[in-house]
Amino acid sequence: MGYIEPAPIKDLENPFESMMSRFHIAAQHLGLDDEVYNVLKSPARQVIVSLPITMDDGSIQVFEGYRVIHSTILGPSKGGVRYDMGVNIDEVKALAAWMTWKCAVVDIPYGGAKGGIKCNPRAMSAGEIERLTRSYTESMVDVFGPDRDIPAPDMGTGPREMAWMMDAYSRSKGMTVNAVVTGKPIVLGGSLGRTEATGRGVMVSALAAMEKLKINPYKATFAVQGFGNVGSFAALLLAERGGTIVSVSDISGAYYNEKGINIQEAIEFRNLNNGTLEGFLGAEKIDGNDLLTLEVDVLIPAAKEDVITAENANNIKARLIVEGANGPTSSKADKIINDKGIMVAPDILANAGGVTVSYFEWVQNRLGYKWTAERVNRRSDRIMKDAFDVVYKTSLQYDVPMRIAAYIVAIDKVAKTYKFRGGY
Ligand SMILES: NC(=O)C1=CN([C@@H]2O[C@H](COP(=O)(O)OP(=O)(O)OC[C@H]3O[C@@H](n4cnc5c(N)ncnc54)[C@H](OP(=O)(O)O)[C@@H]3O)[C@@H](O)[C@H]2O)C=CC1
Ligand SMILES: O=C(O)CCC(=O)C(=O)O
Repeated sequence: MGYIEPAPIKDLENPFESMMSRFHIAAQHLGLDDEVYNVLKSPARQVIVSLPITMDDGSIQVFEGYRVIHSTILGPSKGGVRYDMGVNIDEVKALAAWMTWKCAVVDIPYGGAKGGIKCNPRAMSAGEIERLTRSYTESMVDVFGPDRDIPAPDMGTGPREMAWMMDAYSRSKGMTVNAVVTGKPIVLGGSLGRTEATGRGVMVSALAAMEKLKINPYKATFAVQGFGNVGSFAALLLAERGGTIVSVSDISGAYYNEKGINIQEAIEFRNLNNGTLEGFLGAEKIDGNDLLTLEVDVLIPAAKEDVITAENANNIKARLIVEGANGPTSSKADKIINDKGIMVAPDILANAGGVTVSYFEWVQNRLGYKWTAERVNRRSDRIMKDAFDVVYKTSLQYDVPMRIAAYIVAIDKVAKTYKFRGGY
């Protein structure tokens, strides 16, 4: 397949540079002019705040919070908020840009943003996390807004944090503004289907790609890295469609059972076991890194960035990689994977089910109306399948891997919109 060498960037393991490397290749295929190239490579706004929080022991700890708005060309910016010790500005910049491309790939009217706080939520009490979340939201009152920038969950956050964000923002405005945040609990205006939406989109993308590769789901084996929101629902939904999930993992390690892991049991175990798979007896414990190179048909990285690298890519045996996580493959690994003939359903396509249902949640909030789960799932499945087909067709048209095809689809849409809007 046609492969243009990446931009000459020294440290490609930095997620923003990794993103830029793919952007550069797609831009060359599109013949993007310098003006648009320069606009799209630069985040529109970067906000960094210091958040002094009273901890339960009375001490004050200062946390650093970020929100990067990459683009508002297609509409208000959209993207999750991550709580993790690894959060830093380069990571948030990359994640914000990926949101721009992701929303464009699934054709929803949003730009891209991402936020994060460098913290370890596992080591904090619920009260400490609530104070941190409220303080972060208060410091972002002029950034967020239902027509401006709409946060959502990401790693380390979920409906509970979204409820606090919605409440803190609403208090600052003196009225309830539920469309300012998505991924909320259902009683606060959350959408049915949002919790499982990203995993469900991963399942739809996996099945669409397997059809192209003529892999029968009933005979296929899967390994899923990460057993949080995305990984556990992707595993469960694929198992429900006949797949054999031979390995799953979290930070405690990987768990392997060649006959297939009972995913419902694993989820119940995790839920009753303080969120971890440690001690799960339905599988043998193996080294976490070994999951990536197991003899399986489909590999689903659904944990974090840069886990598939130039160092381990050669050892991957799966025929298909479906990226549940954002940026799980370093750009240095792209060529190796491509040369091995492995198909990749890239992050900005495969994990777009979450933002798609977030969009539905925002639409419902603005209409003051509730959709059934059946309507949410039917519409999001259709969007995911249509997006897969467009990216697949583009990959044939340009003779490029699926990842570059997804960037081509996204950048073309954002660039054309920029031109129609008349620049800035
Ligand atoms: N939530 C969403 O709607 C969306 C999320 N994503 C992306 O999906 C990925 C996962 O997000 P999400 O599921 O929400 O996050 P969660 O916090 O719910 O889960 C993350 C999971 O990854 C595990 N994990 C972390 N580090 C490792 C590691 N080194 N090896 C194996 N497992 C690890 C965690 O283990 P432990 O619990 O033990 O720490 C946990 O099981 C992220 O890249 C996120 O940006 C993308 C689109 C939407
Ligand atoms: O649901 C959303 O708005 C964004 C989810 C997200 O952060 C992501 O897709 O990476």
